[in-house]
Amino acid sequence: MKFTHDAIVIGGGAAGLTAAGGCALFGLKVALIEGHKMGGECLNNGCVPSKAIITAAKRAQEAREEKRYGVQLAAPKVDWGGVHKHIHDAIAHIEPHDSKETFEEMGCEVILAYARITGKHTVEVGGRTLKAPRIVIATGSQPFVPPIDGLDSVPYLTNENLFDLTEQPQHLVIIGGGVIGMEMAQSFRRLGSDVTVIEPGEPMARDDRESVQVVVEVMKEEGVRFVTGKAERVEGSAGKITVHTDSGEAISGSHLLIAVGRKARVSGYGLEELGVALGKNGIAVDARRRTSVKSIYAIGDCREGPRLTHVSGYEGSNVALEIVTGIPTKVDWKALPWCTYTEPEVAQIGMTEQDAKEKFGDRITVIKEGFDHNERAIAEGSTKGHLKVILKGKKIIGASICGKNAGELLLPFTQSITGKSSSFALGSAVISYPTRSEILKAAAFSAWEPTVFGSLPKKYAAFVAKMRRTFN
Ligand SMILES: Cc1cc2nc3c(=O)[nH]c(=O)nc-3n(C[C@H](O)[C@H](O)[C@H](O)COP(=O)(O)OP(=O)(O)OC[C@H]3O[C@@H](n4cnc5c(N)ncnc54)[C@H](O)[C@@H]3O)c2cc1C
Ligand SMILES: NC(=O)c1ccc[n+]([C@@H]2O[C@H](COP(=O)([O-])OP(=O)(O)OC[C@H]3O[C@@H](n4cnc5c(N)ncnc54)[C@H](O)[C@@H]3O)[C@@H](O)[C@H]2O)c1
Repeated sequence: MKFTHDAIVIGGGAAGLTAAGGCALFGLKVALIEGHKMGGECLNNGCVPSKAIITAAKRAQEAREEKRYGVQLAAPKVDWGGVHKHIHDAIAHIEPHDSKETFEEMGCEVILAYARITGKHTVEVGGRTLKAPRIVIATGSQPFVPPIDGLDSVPYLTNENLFDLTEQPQHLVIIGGGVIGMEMAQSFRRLGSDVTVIEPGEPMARDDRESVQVVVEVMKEEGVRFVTGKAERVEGSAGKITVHTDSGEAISGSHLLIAVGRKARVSGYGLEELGVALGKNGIAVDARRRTSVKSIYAIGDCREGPRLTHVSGYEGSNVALEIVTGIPTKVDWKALPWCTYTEPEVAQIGMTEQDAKEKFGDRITVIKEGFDHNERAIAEGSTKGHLKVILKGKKIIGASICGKNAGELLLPFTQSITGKSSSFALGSAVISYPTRSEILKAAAFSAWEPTVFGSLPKKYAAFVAKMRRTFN
């Protein structure tokens, strides 16, 4: 087969950008295909706008505590147009990092069109047929819209249109008390909307229960209403929408946000026709992120597994390394960090106490320290929360942190759980996104960049690429 490229990457979000950029920096001929917006979910409808609104909400909340530390602030006045502008300025500021031009400079051929996989090595895009020994699918996910009676006849928001609101909701009803539900509930409440969260189970079910309890209490004190129940039926029209739950409650609000999880993007671009195996919610993959068709990888939100920006980046670099070197790389979730950016933040790495108890029973020890004994926290008057370290023997297997900037405290645990602390390990560590701690990784990676992408590795990559083109 005559190949046009060494690798074809479909999707220009965190996963696809990392995979394509990685391969191109080693000198491979790469096609990077994006059908909608470069940067994908994180930049355009996810992490960036959500963290921007969280910041505006924090500012409002600070001003609400008008007399603090002996300093008086005026009560907050929220200008929704200004909040909207702040969100979109943040997106615009970061956009160039993910742009077509940036990835062309790295050496990718960037094609802005929808792709279709038509064979084990073949992709059709914009009237062209591309062929490569390896294809990487990084097509992401979209909001899951549940089959709730009446939902198709009322206007509703998801993360895809939430950040375009040009008017502040008077009362935002949120279906789903997961990560999006909780971050957005606190933000909109702090900015002045009434907010009700409808959740049938535990909010933020994947996280440490004690940490979540602290946040729920804070949010209740701030005026967020929590309703336990499953949304079953919806009625109304723009401005007055009522949600009926299986617990018999009827909650009316001006706006409705659906935040009940994600649906992997797996249809409409050739997977079914090629017979790529699917799991319950995403493309089925092995630890190397190979699909059932071994020349095709699937990484990030489109496959089964955790859905986070730093996970997409980690899988993107793993797959790039495997394609470039020919050496298998496997994902390892032992030290997977994540953080929910409520205030206080809820950060996690490795196993939670619940998970560890389920797996190891009473062989684990949990050490808990409260921020009420931490002198920096006391001086700042911000002592809510705690650190829990989960040990098996003397080995740390997890940590849960609830408190101010908790997400920034995870990095030392990455090092203790993996047992790796060299400059190279720091440069390739999986760090929760978005945190300031990422700057440490960036600096360590910069130190290694000239070596990793130096002439010798490039010669080796060219040799492996030639072998693949010849023997695939
Ligand atoms: C509101 C919200 C807040 C979030 N906050 C955080 C956070 O704080 N931290 C965190 O770690 N994660 C967060 N996430 C999750 C994070 O955004 C995702 O895990 C991440 O963006 C997934 O990246 P991806 O590259 O796998 O997919 P995507 O970013 O979805 O990229 C996939 C791309 O593929 C393109 N595509 C699809 N099909 C085709 C095709 N056939 N041809 C060409 N292109 C195609 C799409 O247009 C898209 O641009 C958040 C998510 C949401 C919704
Ligand atoms: N800080 C971060 O890292 C961050 C922030 C936002 C989103 N994300 C990612 O985005 C993804 C999606 O987040 P999400 O909050 O949509 O999903 P989620 O899986 O975190 O939570 C969904 C919630 O909806 C509830 N639910 C389901 N059906 C319901 C119904 N009919 N009525 C009421 N509640 C119902 C579930 O019980 C669950 O608690 C997550 O995978 C997360 O990783 C990450």
